[in-house]
Amino acid sequence: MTQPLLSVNQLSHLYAPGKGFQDVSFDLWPGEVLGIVGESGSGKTTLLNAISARLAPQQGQVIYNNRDLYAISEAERRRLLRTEWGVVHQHPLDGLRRQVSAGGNIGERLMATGVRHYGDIRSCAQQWLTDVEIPPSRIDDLPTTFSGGMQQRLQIARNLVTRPKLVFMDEPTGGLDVSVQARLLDLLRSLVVEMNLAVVMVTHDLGVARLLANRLLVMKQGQVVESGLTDRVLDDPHHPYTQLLVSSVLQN
Ligand SMILES: Nc1ncnc2c1ncn2[C@@H]1O[C@H](COP(=O)(O)OP(=O)(O)OP(=O)(O)O)[C@@H](O)[C@H]1O
Repeated sequence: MTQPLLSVNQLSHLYAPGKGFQDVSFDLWPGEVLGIVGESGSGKTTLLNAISARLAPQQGQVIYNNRDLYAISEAERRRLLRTEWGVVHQHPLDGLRRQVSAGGNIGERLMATGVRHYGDIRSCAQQWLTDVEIPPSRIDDLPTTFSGGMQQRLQIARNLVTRPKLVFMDEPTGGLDVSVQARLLDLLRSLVVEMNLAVVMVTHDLGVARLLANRLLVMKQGQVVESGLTDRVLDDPHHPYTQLLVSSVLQN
């Protein structure tokens, strides 16, 4: 492919001066994982929402596969979110349907792509449960009966079953215990590589960024202060704010 999957051009959305994000531009290529890092309140989530069609930005453009995201219809944006894209929320129940079984949560996304055969949907859901290390015997159970780590793995299966090209993740390991986090990170890393997924991931955890992201954007008070390959940014940070972020992790 000779053009980026996603191009973000001079995008801005400010709730108030310094609150939100301003003048952000970057390209994302197929199979690439971009990490957005920065302290709490730096505008990471607002930016993620604007590039994933969930918040119309005040200025700038988001081009996905040659289409201007905010020039296409609302119906078309919703279709993208149900099929070619995935969104993994920090709190898994925000991305799952509580009243629907685990299998139904996975099958529902598959149906959005036109699959209708019940047997196929069920066996695909079973396979995905196995892939994300949930016993397939739990297929008819509600997600509310699962542990936090299982819920997060179910949310990932629900998103990936349609084989999306692009997945947005907001602190995907944020609410989990450290040991559960490590396993989930391993799983995410192997799925990203296996499926050649492009990912935009918000995290304040530089360890998570180091493990998953190829490239980083560092945000401070709504602005990108530094960007580059993950190892370069973390091993040789140029901006004083990035230096501070990196050194505060080392001290912990
Ligand atoms: N709907 C809103 N209305 C007004 N201000 C908002 C709104 N959403 C977020 N903000 C403010 O915008 C700023 C950026 O918030 P945002 O959630 O994007 O930051 P963040 O970097 O993701 O932080 P965190 O890591 O804590 O989630 C914050 O000061 C926040 O209080």
